[in-house]
Amino acid sequence: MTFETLIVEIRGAVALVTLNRPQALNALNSVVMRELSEAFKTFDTDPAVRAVVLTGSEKAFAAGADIKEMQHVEFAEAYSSDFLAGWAELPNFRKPLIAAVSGFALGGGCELAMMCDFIIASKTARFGQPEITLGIIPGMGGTQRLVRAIGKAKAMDLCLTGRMMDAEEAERSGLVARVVEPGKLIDEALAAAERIAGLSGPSVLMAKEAVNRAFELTLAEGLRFERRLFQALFATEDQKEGMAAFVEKRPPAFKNR
Ligand SMILES: CC(C)=CC(=O)SCCNC(=O)CCNC(=O)[C@H](O)C(C)(C)COP(=O)(O)OP(=O)(O)OC[C@H]1O[C@@H](n2cnc3c(N)ncnc32)[C@H](O)[C@@H]1OP(=O)(O)O
Repeated sequence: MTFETLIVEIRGAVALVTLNRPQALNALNSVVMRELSEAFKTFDTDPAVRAVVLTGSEKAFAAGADIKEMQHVEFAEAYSSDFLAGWAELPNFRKPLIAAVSGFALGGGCELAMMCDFIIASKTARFGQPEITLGIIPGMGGTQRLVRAIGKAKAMDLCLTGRMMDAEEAERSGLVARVVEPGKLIDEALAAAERIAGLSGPSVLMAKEAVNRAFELTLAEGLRFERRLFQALFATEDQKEGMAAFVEKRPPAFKNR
């Protein structure tokens, strides 16, 4: 796969996708959106890809939507083209997706990281929703996902002041799953992705689907949904293998069926 704004490397069962617009701190323009969408569609149908890591550069995961591309957009055009709607496809990606964030993850960059299943951050990471300083508001999910991730008080603070928070505050707030030393970011994210890739495929997909449903369903509906998926997994060979391996004190050999 060759792209203008992304580098895709396949490392065993894991695809490492690196945003590659260093001159603009990985600002997210329409080309990045189209290419990410294309790459993720390919991964979704490729059984060899079992998890994905999305990262940027040391200085910036992504410094937001491309301000230079957006600067002259008019309302009629934004509305009729449903501007930014293309980004809504990424959260539909079914396989595990880890954001490895170093440096700035601002505006659309923070929103892109939040579309991933979890975020591993370097100590240098800085998160924020500075759109308010440009006379706009977040438009790729910031006002919604940030509230769910870190609660109303902190989300309001970030969205209304446009200030940045460092990796430590982001981890304390629940936005980030782990913070690692700068030089270890990619290794740590790849190790997590490889670990997931080695587990039973159906249970991994169902775990992701069930956790994501927590954002949409009532507790009673969510619990019922979880239970149905849990019960369905007893129809898989991997459930038999996983439990037999535990009892026989050996590592499981999952077949993803
Ligand atoms: C999703 C929606 C609805 C909205 C958004 O995301 S709006 C964008 C939100 N993000 C921001 O407001 C951040 C903008 N960037 C900055 O504030 C700074 O670049 C910085 C604090 C991240 C880093 O500052 P630094 O002084 O280290 O670097 P710069 O010289 O400012 O940037 C280097 C180079 O990158 C270009 N750049 C940076 N961010 C963007 C962006 N979001 N869109 C387009 N271009 C961006 C910057 O202009 C500069 O390039 P030039 O030297 O060619 O101007």
